[in-house]
Amino acid sequence: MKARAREILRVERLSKTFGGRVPACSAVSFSLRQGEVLGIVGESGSGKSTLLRCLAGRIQPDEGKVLIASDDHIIDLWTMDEASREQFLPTTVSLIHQNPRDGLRLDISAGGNIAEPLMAAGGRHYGSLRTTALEWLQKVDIEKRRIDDLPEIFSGGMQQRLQIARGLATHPRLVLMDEPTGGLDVSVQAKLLDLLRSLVRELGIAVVVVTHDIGVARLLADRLMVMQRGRVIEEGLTDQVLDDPHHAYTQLLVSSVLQG
Ligand SMILES: Nc1ncnc2c1ncn2[C@@H]1O[C@H](COP(=O)(O)OP(=O)(O)OP(=O)(O)O)[C@@H](O)[C@H]1O
Repeated sequence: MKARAREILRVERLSKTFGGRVPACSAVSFSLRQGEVLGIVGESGSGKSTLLRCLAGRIQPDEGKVLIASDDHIIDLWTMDEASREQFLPTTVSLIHQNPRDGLRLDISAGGNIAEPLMAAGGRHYGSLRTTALEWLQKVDIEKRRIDDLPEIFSGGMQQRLQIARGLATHPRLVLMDEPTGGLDVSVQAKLLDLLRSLVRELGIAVVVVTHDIGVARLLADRLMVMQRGRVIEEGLTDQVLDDPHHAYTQLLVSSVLQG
């Protein structure tokens, strides 16, 4: 019998309220195993980005736990001291932004963008950093001769592929994607989705992907979590949730795509 993959992330009753108003996230719990992709869908303002930022170490939740697997033990992200968290996160968790300009250094070359996180993780040898950068450019379908170009002159799709290379080159255990194909042309989106699917399969990483787009969720996610007003209202295997939605909001979400 095949052993179950290792649990990489466990979120327990995570809550966050900004400025004492309605909670952005309320008692959200879920877990994620190696090689698994969890899609999070929900209307604008339902708390998807807030949740992702709490997992990425960018926003401190008011309550709840974010437990992430380290080499041989489990890290409780928000009880560790800040210096340890700053050291732990770059090699373990990667956040891919909707706007590649938020995830890239526009003032250094494409190769430098890939080499920088590798150096932060301890890489020193110039030749091997450049070789790894070239390998990653090839993986994300950017011509190798562009290695010394600034990302500023790349197209939006190329910038997004470079951000993905920068985010994955250190082999993080957990990759968090916030609308990774948003803002791109439909044909560019389709190619990017193919690339993401093959990288996720090849690297066996655990992924949380936030999206407005049910099509993206269907293509990428093994499991789906639907959020409304900061709460998880439905979750399950992606096909099950989309083919037989139980909650009225999920039914609306699915039927609006069918009508669109
Ligand atoms: N830094 C902040 N300060 C105050 N309120 C915030 C902040 N960030 C998010 N919020 C509020 O938290 C709630 C959830 O926002 P969030 O951005 O997480 O939703 P979302 O589902 O990602 O929305 P979208 O799909 O539009 O990005 C919203 O009411 C939002 O106004």
